[in-house]
Amino acid sequence: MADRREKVDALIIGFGKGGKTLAPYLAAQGLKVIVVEKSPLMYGGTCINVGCIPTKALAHDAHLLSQRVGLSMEARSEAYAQAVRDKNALVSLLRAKNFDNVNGRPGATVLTGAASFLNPREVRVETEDGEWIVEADRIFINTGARAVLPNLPGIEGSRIYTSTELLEVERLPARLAIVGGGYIGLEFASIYAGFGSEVTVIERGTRFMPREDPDIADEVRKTLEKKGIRFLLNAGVNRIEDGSDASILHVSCPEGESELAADAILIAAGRTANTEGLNLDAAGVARSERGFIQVDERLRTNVPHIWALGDVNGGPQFTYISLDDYRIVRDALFGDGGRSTKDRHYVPYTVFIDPPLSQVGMTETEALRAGHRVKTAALPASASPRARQLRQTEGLMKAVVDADNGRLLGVTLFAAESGEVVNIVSMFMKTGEPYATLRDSIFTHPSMAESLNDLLSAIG
Ligand SMILES: Cc1cc2nc3c(=O)[nH]c(=O)nc-3n(C[C@H](O)[C@H](O)[C@H](O)COP(=O)(O)OP(=O)(O)OC[C@H]3O[C@@H](n4cnc5c(N)ncnc54)[C@H](O)[C@@H]3O)c2cc1C
Ligand SMILES: NC(=O)c1ccc[n+]([C@@H]2O[C@H](COP(=O)([O-])OP(=O)(O)OC[C@H]3O[C@@H](n4cnc5c(N)ncnc54)[C@H](O)[C@@H]3O)[C@@H](O)[C@H]2O)c1
Repeated sequence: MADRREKVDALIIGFGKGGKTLAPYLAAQGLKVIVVEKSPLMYGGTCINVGCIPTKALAHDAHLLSQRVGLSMEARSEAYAQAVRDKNALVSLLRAKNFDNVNGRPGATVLTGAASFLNPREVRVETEDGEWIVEADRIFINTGARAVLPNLPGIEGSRIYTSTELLEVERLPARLAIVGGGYIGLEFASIYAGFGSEVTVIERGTRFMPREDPDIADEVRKTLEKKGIRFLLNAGVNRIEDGSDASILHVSCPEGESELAADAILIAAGRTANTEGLNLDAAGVARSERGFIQVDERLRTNVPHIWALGDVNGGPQFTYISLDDYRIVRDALFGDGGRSTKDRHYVPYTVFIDPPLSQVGMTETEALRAGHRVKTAALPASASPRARQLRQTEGLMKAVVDADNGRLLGVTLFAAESGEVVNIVSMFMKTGEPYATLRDSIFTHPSMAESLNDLLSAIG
């Protein structure tokens, strides 16, 4: 027998970006809403607690520290510990605000406990105070994703961390090995090298940053290597041994077998859907072969009153995509239902290494593959007065234009403040205007945005 039963209009499972934005909106429409979050340390979801915000806070501090020369390892370790404490304070503040932003709304309640389906309309929630059964007219699954741990001997060792776990460690590892050279692997490599760790990235792929054009990938690799980061490509970890002073990774790569000693090992080998424990079979909700919840372009599952938002639905794993999932659902429920995942054009991304790498549209390789005749231009970041003033002269910017109609096909910015500038380019590309309009736009000075004038002038 459940300790408590509740009937609501909308049940949101998981406190992700889409769900936490949807909850107050639904409540404002007069609906009774419950948001279920399994951990009190995760109010607000991955992004603010263990994802974007804490990593970018550390990246900022690492960048400032990397500009100071001659610091001892002791001073660097102390600066790192302080940065972790500052990050924790920021996260606590945001977590409390996120909780209040839902629970403080009339009509919306946060329930803390793990949710699992009993049937398509009812969900059981195990809370500290007992079991709840929540019956809902509409259910929105927003449970996010978690790190994949490769199945290799020694993976349960004492110095092995996921990104979430490493973010809690206040002691700077002198030697950090990172398994996986994707977003998380590269961002953590940049952060920890900035604080002073000796970092090695072990990536099984044969190419460094395979999605980027070779000239950009080479520039990123050269820049990160200059910061002391070592990359082993086409490499695999066969096993990990837990020694008394360090862990030993047994690595094979084309150069042969080698042993690598590390004080911490970050596993950053991709993230998979959090569906375990949801008992989706009881609701009849279908999953893809990769284990993500299957949805249509309006994010409805095969069960008409159940939707899935955010990482759990197998879309791109970005906070701003989860937020856009919310817009699609809002539009389906209260608008004309026109908005869908097919409307996503020129979605930018930023990898927050130092300097950040941002991209929107097509790379040159993609444009050629798609059959475009292209004109390209590249400009070193050092050409920008703002980059010089920021003392961030590393990097390369590149634009790809359609030679036949003058449209901008894509821009890659490996440069300071590119996480901001790329959004201007994305907005511009949506207008469909010829590249010359952006080339001749008036931008403030000194700014990184004005580099777009020079970059595009190099096209002609
Ligand atoms: C280290 C790291 C850095 C990142 N950096 C960036 C970045 O800079 N920019 C960016 O855009 N994206 C970044 N991301 C990705 C981004 O964090 C995610 O794409 C985003 O948070 C997706 O959120 P979501 O809406 O899918 O759900 P989440 O925010 O993941 O929330 C899901 C919630 O559901 C809860 N939950 C799970 N199962 C249950 C259950 N059975 N019952 C109840 N609750 C449950 C979880 O505890 C969690 O709080 C990063 C991710 C990581 C890991
Ligand atoms: N700045 C951002 O927007 C940001 C930052 C961090 C994370 N994220 C999101 O989180 C997601 C997950 O990040 P991630 O870095 O874990 O995944 P990822 O898919 O970006 O990269 C995983 C990498 O690990 C490699 N790999 C897998 N198994 C391996 C093994 N056994 N040995 C060696 N290499 C192995 C893969 O080849 C791949 O390059 C990203 O896809 C991204 O969407 C976004």
